[in-house]
Amino acid sequence: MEVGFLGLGIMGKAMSMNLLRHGFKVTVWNRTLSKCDELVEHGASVAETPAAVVKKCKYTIAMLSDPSAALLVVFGKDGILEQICAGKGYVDMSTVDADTSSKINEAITAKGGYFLEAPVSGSKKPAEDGQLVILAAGEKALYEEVIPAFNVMGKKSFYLGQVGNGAKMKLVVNMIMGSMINAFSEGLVLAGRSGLDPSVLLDVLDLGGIANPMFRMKGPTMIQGSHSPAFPLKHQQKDMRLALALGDETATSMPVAAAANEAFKKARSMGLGDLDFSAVYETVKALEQPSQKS
Ligand SMILES: NC(=O)C1=CN([C@@H]2O[C@H](COP(=O)(O)OP(=O)(O)OC[C@H]3O[C@@H](n4cnc5c(N)ncnc54)[C@H](OP(=O)(O)O)[C@@H]3O)[C@@H](O)[C@H]2O)C=CC1
Ligand SMILES: O=CC(=O)O
Repeated sequence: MEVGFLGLGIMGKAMSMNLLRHGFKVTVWNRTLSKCDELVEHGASVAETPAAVVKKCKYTIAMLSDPSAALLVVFGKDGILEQICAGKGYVDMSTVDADTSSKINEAITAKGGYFLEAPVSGSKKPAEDGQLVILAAGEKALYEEVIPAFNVMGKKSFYLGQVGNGAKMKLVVNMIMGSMINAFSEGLVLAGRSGLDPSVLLDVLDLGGIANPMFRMKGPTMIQGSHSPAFPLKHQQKDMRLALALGDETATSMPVAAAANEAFKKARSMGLGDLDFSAVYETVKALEQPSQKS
């Protein structure tokens, strides 16, 4: 099967590498073209524009940073719309909002193409291991045609119906995750300032009802103050912002998520946006410790 792949960031690189490893013919494009070199060493071809990828491939997958990048790659000069036509499918796996996905869907279907949104749950390591959870919605026929690629990139694919449902599901999941990492950060700092060993807190958490892979994976490196990016904090804050907008649309009160979003914004203002989202821990640590006397 031949596929195009747009966007070779942390996720796109790992996902397209998996496709190559499993025998797919892959044509890649990335805004910063030099990032294609490593994929070429593993057998990929390169195209100079998103339009050139679509011209060559029946199916094109995108994994881009945010709604503005997703829209630019479709509607911009040398974008998807210049070559999409009947018989070609476009699968956007970026995390965006439902409105962005709907705009892309309308434009692509107006040209006779097929569209599927398919954001993923799972970070750098699950992407490298082909263990993502894929949240697809849109054209069912396209979903069925690209299942072989999904099976290589992920451990489970959900088909969620109409365009927008995949984006919404992803935002709900990441709203919960962003809130959790904030509570976890506060717990680690609270333990330390209360004279407890935060590593022992990790062991206690891991044996109880709120044990989870995120605490297990991030806890030890957070305690060390190491936040090498797997899921960049700037993207987590984008997801909180989009989830809060979904909350506005549906009149859903989300005070916990709103507070978590403020912490991520603060982290960005501290220059931590390109670090892992676990760096929100540094915002809690940075807050002045109240005087023991007061
Ligand atoms: N990292 C993670 O753990 C996960 C991320 N996601 C989501 O997946 C998407 C990608 O994430 P990730 O790989 O981590 O992000 P990165 O920041 O590592 O990569 C972003 C990609 O988008 C490209 N890009 C950014 N702006 C533009 C633009 N204006 N035009 C064209 N291309 C652009 C970048 O190109 P360039 O190289 O030129 O900068 C790069 O290829 C995001 O939506 C994120 O929320 C979902 C699940 C997990
Ligand atoms: O979007 C991030 C993730 O870990 O999932």
